[in-house]
Amino acid sequence: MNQSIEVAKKKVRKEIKSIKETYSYPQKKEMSQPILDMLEQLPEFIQAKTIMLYWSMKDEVYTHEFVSKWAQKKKVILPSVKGNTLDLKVFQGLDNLIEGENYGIPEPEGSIFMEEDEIDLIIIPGVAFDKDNNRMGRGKAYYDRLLNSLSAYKVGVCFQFQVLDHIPVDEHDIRMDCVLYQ
Ligand SMILES: Nc1nc2c(c(=O)[nH]1)N(C=O)[C@@H](CNc1ccc(C(=O)N[C@@H](CCC(=O)O)C(=O)O)cc1)CN2
Ligand SMILES: Nc1ncnc2c1ncn2[C@@H]1O[C@H](COP(=O)(O)OP(=O)(O)OP(=O)(O)O)[C@@H](O)[C@H]1O
Repeated sequence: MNQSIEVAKKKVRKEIKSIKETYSYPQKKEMSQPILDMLEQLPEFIQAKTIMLYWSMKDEVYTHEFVSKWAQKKKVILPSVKGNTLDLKVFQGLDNLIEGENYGIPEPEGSIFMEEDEIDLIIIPGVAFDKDNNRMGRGKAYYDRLLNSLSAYKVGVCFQFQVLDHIPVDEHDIRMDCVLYQ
């Protein structure tokens, strides 16, 4: 990647990280609720039968109960880290989650969900987004690689302080169809 873009992304990651640290985990959970409420009202969400979500880490929009709740009504897919790529797996309840490789994020155990074309909607966390729906992640390009092969509607979610006027982008970065924040 272009050196100066990489440096600029690092700077943004550092700035966002220090703002995140000013909020406690309970505060971040509370701040997540209005974002999830908006998500539930999105026509694309209402219509979706199969949704890819994520199991939130402590500094992300909190999704744990949201995943469990919606898995009773829709097919919910979660990512599973496999080397440099993400496998997709169906969420089948809390008892079915195991610690993933590398980052220890809980992920479903079991077989890989191969019907990628069935995914109607993808909810994507990010470190920062901008007004043009660009997204920056944690710097491993997992989602950029995954989104290349999927045609689902892409919704970024984040806290208000993660939306900037402009973020550094390179040719790999995949733009969201919309970004929800509060
Ligand atoms: N909740 C959640 N699940 C996810 C992702 C995510 O961003 N959020 N991923 C999206 O890709 C994949 C996992 N990728 C990850 C990539 C980096 C880090 C991480 O903690 N990075 C450190 C920096 C470590 C380093 O530089 O080596 C950090 O951000 O502090 C975590 C997950 C799949 N599952
Ligand atoms: N589709 C891709 N295939 C191969 N390498 C890629 C791809 N997209 C990005 N990269 C490379 O991976 C590195 C990290 O990319 P980038 O900073 O865009 O990740 P990110 O979007 O923050 O991460 P993520 O998508 O996992 O949340 C960069 O060196 C970039 O050039």
